[in-house]
Amino acid sequence: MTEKKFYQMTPEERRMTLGLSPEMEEVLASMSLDSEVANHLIENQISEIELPMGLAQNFSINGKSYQVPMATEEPSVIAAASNGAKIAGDFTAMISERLMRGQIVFYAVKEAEAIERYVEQHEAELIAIAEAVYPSIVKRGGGLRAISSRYFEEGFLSLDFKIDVQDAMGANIVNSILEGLANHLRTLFPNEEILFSILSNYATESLVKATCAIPVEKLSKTGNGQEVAEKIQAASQFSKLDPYRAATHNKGIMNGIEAVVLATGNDNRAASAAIHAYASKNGSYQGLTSWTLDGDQLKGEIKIPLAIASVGGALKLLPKAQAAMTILDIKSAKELAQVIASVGLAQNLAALRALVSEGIQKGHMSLQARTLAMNVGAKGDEIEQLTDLLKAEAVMNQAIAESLLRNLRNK
Ligand SMILES: CC(C)(COP(=O)([O-])OP(=O)([O-])OC[C@H]1O[C@@H](n2cnc3c(N)ncnc32)[C@H](O)[C@@H]1OP(=O)([O-])[O-])[C@@H](O)C(=O)NCCC(=O)NCCSC(=O)C[C@@](C)(O)CC(=O)[O-]
Ligand SMILES: NC(=O)C1=CN([C@@H]2O[C@H](COP(=O)(O)OP(=O)(O)OC[C@H]3O[C@@H](n4cnc5c(N)ncnc54)[C@H](OP(=O)(O)O)[C@@H]3O)[C@@H](O)[C@H]2O)C=CC1
Repeated sequence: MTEKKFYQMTPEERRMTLGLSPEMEEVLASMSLDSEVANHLIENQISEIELPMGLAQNFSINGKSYQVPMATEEPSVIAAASNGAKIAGDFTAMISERLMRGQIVFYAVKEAEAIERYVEQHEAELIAIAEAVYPSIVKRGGGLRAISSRYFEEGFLSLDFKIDVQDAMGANIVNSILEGLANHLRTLFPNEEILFSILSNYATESLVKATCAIPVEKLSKTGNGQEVAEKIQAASQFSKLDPYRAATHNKGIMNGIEAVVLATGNDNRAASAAIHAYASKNGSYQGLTSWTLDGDQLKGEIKIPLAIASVGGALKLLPKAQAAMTILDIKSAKELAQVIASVGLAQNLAALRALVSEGIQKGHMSLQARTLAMNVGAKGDEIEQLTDLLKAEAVMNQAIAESLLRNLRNK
């Protein structure tokens, strides 16, 4: 009998090949996700990875209140989002269009103009082919909306198809439609080579904007709100000038965005790729938010591509993602995108406010102290006791935490 390949084994058989201790095998075997689902959702599955999910508070967006599920391993992120939302007040969020773009790319193209002319003159025929390939999205009110082309002098021609995918993220819908269209184009242009047909994650037809306007006095507990506002404005300006700062500025924004994307079972690689590409739209990598002082108000804005889904993909298979959507009380992909953009703006506000006033370590490290306490082995009541002791120290590190824990246990 031939030996089973790794991917032909059961998860248990796979774990047994790893030479792990029985305790470690047990750690991997312990699963919350249904084992059938987990084994079929990905390949070579051996376990699952857990992330805590918390709820950011104080969010009001377009007049509606939300508790926002966030999955993250980083302390202070959810507190900061809640803090930013509390300071910001009501966010205004809007989406003007929501289409996914797919590309059919020809290479070493010989008759670019003929292909472009054909596409221009036969749009209705191509739309009918797209409808026949994926009729259900048409029934749901979606489908192929527009076609354009971009020629690259290096010999590439990209035909760009803009498709309304309704509440789905749309990758599979778009890719199926593209492959149907590509087959048709191959028969019409047998001397041309199609390099690939695939959606673009640079979702510039799915932009979402969130804004807020904050009375400056809300930015400080010590009466220097005007100064804090001026510094937040300067920090936003600097994030457009220096990519070293822009990456950190945007990491702070992604603290919030990725946490909601993960909690709701969405494709976080797709969201991140789009957002970071958009951060480079002006030719250099820049901060994604803008803060401007306007009289006695600090005005904030974020505009990002978010091809986010409220249906499809793995959403239905992940019970916790379903629970997150229920808590959010959201039915449409557009509403979810508006919430996610607002979280990004709130997260950035909290981080910048802390950075330009008391510094990030005060708030962040006081919450990080709990992680450090657990890392050095504190258990039960010791966790809170050691956290309090660590917060009172001028410097917090592993050696200090270990020594404080020893003292606590020897009392
Ligand atoms: C940490 C805080 C919120 C403390 O802030 P504070 O001023 O000490 O807190 P507060 O007691 O005045 O509380 C204000 C609100 O924050 C929330 N809050 C406050 N504490 C908690 C808690 N324990 N659990 C849950 N929520 C909490 C809560 O909503 C509370 O309102 P309340 O409900 O009391 O009316 C503040 O210092 C802050 O916002 N800091 C920013 C921290 C941050 O951005 N962390 C992300 C990690 S750092 C990073 O990765 C990115 C970065 C910073 O590099 C990005 C960049 O450089 O731009
Ligand atoms: N580059 C990338 O980002 C790529 C990503 N992917 C992956 O593709 C998946 C997303 O593709 P996607 O096409 O969204 O997912 P699906 O293939 O799951 O398609 C969406 C499904 O949702 C159903 N649906 C129910 N209600 C609605 C509604 N209101 N609007 C739209 N659809 C509805 C559709 O039903 P019906 O069939 O009846 O229309 C369809 O079955 C993700 O898992 C992603 O990770 C895959 C390839 C590349």
